[in-house]
Amino acid sequence: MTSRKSGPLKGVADVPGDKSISHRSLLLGAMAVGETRVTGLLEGEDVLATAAAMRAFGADVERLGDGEWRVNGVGVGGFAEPEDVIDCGNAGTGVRLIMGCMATSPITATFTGDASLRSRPMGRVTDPIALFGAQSYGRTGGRLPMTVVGAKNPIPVRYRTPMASAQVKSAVLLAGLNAPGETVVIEAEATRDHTERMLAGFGAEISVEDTDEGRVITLVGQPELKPQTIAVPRDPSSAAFPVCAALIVPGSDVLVPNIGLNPTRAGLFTTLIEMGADLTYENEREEGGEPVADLRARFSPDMKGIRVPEERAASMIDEYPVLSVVAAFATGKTEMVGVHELRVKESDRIDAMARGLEANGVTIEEGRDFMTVHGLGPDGVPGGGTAAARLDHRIAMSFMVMGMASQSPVSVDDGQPIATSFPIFEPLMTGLGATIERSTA
Ligand SMILES: O=C(O)C1=C[C@@H](OP(=O)(O)O)[C@@H](O)[C@H](O)C1
Ligand SMILES: C=C(OP(=O)(O)O)C(=O)O
Repeated sequence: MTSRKSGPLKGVADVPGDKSISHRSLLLGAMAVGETRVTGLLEGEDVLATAAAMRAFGADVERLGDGEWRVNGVGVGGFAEPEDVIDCGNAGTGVRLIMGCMATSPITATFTGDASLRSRPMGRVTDPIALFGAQSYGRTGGRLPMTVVGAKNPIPVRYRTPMASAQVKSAVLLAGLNAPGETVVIEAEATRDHTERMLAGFGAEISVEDTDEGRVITLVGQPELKPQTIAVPRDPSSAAFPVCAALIVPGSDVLVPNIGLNPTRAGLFTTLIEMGADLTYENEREEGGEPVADLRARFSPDMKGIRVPEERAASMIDEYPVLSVVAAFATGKTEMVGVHELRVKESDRIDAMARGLEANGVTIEEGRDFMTVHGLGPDGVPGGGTAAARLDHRIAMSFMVMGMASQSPVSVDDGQPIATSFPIFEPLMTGLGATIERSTA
């Protein structure tokens, strides 16, 4: 896939539904008693794999129309044993949260995924679910394929997450659903809180307290979850791509409506505004208990590099790849610190961005926990290189954004991973005026 210098990007970018909330809508719907209705579900490969998994565990999951789904749940503790291996594709969120969901039921399930997912660490979930009484048997290093034997007589746990991870926090809370008594999760830094909000929405008794040791989340086990009607907000992590493209392509003015701006997700936009981006929130409102706004992004030739505060990392963890592209078009250095979690995403995102930026004439310094991009200004990025996508949608989309404003075209070796989270990326961007080509070789 190749993108080249594009005319001004103009118009309205209707990005798909939020991936995190889409996964959780299917999981919680499958554990409720009765029919949950979902609109605006992201129909990307990651979420479709979760829908198939919920069917395999016995829920009745049906697509009614575009983004419109129905889930008839089996109740907390009601999962059936799947007859075959559960293939979660590329989805870390999918596999880790599903492991949590089944860990406290007396069933056994075997999980696998694509080459990217099979390389990612699962110990961060199998360690805490072992405390409930679940056993797991994976490949060396806690890698998939992996078999999880759910606890027959689960006991509730009190668990402090050793890394800032909403997936780990969520897996523990979901496992806690079928344990008697109170399960407590403590996180030192706040990560995305969709699981907490949605569990409360489904009728679970859950409380969150900010204390000196961090956020303390207490869930009372074995509730009956009540089915819900869920309108999934649009994904800020997908909105990041048309927003960032508009900031770096001369003459652009793009509106990205109805974006969920939960503070645990919106760190990128704060960062861009601090860099001097012409990015505004219009029509700010609340929908389904979440802050929502229309984002308006215009070409911003005067952006300056900044040091992104470490404590903001969790709220923009998936957005560092595209931020590193914007940073190349700013002047001065952009320092991204406290970002070691990027090394265990779909790819090692620090290495993937560093190598791809270098191939396109941008200087980057990196270490275990940081990356620094040396900006070349609004028309100083050479481009002309090919980046390896490494089965990572965000890497592929980030380099496509880069090519829209660099002097020479930018290619990625594989555009396929984009379908995991943003299947309409290409028509959406070309509809705004971007030039993206696919080679058929
Ligand atoms: O809980 C979630 O929905 C997610 C949590 C984050 O992962 P970590 O928990 O590994 O940080 C994020 O990177 C991922 O895209 C979605
Ligand atoms: C890290 C991501 O997803 P996951 O962990 O679900 O594969 C992502 O979407 O950027």
